[in-house]
Amino acid sequence: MKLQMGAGRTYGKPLTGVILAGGENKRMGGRLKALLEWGGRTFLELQLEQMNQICEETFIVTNRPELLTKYRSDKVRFTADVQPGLGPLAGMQAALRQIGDGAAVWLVGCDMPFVSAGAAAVMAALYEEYGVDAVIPCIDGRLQPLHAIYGRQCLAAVERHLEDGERRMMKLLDSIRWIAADEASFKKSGISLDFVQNVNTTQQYKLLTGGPAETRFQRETIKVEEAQRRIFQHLRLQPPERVPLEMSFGRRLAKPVAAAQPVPHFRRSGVDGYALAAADTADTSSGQPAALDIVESILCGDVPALRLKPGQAARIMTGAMVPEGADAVVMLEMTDKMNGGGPGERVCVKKRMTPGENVTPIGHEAARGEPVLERGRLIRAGEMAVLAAFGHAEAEVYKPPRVAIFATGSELLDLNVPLAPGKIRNSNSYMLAALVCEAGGDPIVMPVLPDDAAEVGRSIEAAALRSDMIITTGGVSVGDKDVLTEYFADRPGALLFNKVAMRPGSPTTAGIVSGKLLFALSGNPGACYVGFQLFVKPFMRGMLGAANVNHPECEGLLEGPYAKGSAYPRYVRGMMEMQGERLIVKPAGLDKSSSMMSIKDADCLIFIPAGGSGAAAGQKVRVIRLDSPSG
Ligand SMILES: Nc1nc2c(c(=O)[nH]1)N[C@H]1C(S)=C(S)[C@@H](COP(=O)(O)OP(=O)(O)OC[C@H]3O[C@@H](n4cnc5c(N)ncnc54)[C@H](O)[C@@H]3O)O[C@H]1N2
Ligand code: MOO
Ligand SMILES: [Mg+2]
Repeated sequence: MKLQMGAGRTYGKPLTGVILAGGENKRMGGRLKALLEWGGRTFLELQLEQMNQICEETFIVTNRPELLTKYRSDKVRFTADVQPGLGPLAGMQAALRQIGDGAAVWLVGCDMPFVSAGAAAVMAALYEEYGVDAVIPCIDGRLQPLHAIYGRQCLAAVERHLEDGERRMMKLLDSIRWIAADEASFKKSGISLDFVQNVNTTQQYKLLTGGPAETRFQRETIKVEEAQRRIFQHLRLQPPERVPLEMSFGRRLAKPVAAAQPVPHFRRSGVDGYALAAADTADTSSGQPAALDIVESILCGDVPALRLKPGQAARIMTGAMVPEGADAVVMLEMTDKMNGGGPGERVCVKKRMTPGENVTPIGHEAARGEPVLERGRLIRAGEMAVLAAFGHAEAEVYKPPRVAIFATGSELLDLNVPLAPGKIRNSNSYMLAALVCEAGGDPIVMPVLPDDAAEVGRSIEAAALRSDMIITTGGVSVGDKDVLTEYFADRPGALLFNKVAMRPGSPTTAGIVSGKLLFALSGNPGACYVGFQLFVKPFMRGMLGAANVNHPECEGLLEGPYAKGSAYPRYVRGMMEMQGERLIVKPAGLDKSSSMMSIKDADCLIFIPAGGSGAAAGQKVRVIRLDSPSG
């Protein structure tokens, strides 16, 4: 069976990774292919980095585990061919025997340095959607069974083939139900097709490593929405924690909250007055008051002792429980006993009452069990009141992501150092720290990194182990000391994107470092700010469970012309002002990528579509609001 299908949903179950690292490597002069290097790292390292992104566990199938011990970890295990020397099918047999019924593997050959977690995720989604035994990529008209998804149910066929002496992977496809994932299904998800590239011969290896290509200039420009989609593929929710309610302001709920009791949970008086039966006032007017016997006085917090009989009333305070037999409360001002009338006395009521008047019925605001706060909701004043009303002394909220912030650049001075020619002070780190706080994270401002790619690499990799996310600024363009560009040039598999169709911030870069998202924002302060708002902020909202990760948007009218055209859409730091019914927007100040002063005045980003002439005065524009109470 063979279908050409597009990508569907993402795979709901964890995959097991399998790297076939056996084989004799005759054509590589006996070198272990898994240990060949690309960009300073072994193929195995590059592969495990991808596998760790989507696999709970990865098996390396090898008969020489002693050569690979340094790759062993709690997520990486070894297994050996049952019968060595029978090729990939035997390796597959060994791996499938390790996993449980219903599970599936992402199986790759060890000679593919660019295996892709993104491609595997696309295939895993198809695997689940179509309920097949396997999903095989078909690239350039060739099936690639050694970068494919296989279900455990393939084991029987694999074993039958091996018993019959059949070692060809392609032959296996005759006995299982599979579909092909075509080029379009990967392209649609922005996945480069080089994941199937493999190295069989010394010649091919030389070609692969022969001279560093000038990748810094060869960038794939993607749309803002596509960049957001790529980073969101790596979204993981923060773990929950419990905090005292009074400490929960600004946090996001990790659990929905339902009404523990109806609100109100007893019939409540809305005024200070007398509870009575409306029927007793049927003929009443100011000239003809009704005289009722006062039987008790009910204060807030009291439970009425008596059920009112016809002709009776009870003095009652705002918020107190309305007694049985009463269906209305008349305000003190409508009676002759404004200054007190207690049991044994009579009250004259001067108003004709209607049933229900000034009585709040049970459940008027919320019924018992009614959902009142959704998961991911930002806790502010109203939410605090609700949580308190339902007896939540503690709130279950998501832990704030720890965000390591690195400024890069040898021109950057510490804040307490005198300014020197050519040098500047590092303002981005502090701006980012504030933005991270605003987004509900814990910023960790790290020491400024010099323009040294190796040192930058070491620092961000170490930080990735101790934080939930990393932000760097600077060094993402094409300059000689653009260190983040250098870092990713050596690790193409770790890169999510490095060019976005937007101004400012077109070289905004993102990638995965030790399993954590790295946002490499531009060093230009304006671009750094916009990059944060468009990518980091929504991602952080997602980590904290927010239902809506995007900034709220509205339409506004440009106050004056915006004369600067651009090949890319422009996100102008702007200010909003209501003039009558109309929302008028204008740039907050100098809007260059390198300008910093206008950031403090911006409460929105004005979207100017790409085009030669910018936008005209009075033109209707998209306004991305940054002033939202939901952070
Ligand atoms: N030949 C080209 N040059 C540039 C291009 C290009 O395509 N071709 N792109 C431009 C664009 S667009 C941008 S945006 C910037 C991106 O620059 P980088 O991210 O590489 O940043 P740096 O080169 O490190 O610094 C740029 C600028 O920002 C100042 N800076 C850096 N860090 C900080 C900080 N922490 N606080 C305050 N200011 C900072 C730095 O001193 C520079 O002035 O590249 C264009 N060039
Ligand atoms: O994309 Mo850059 O931030 O415009 O100058
Ligand atoms: Mg630069």
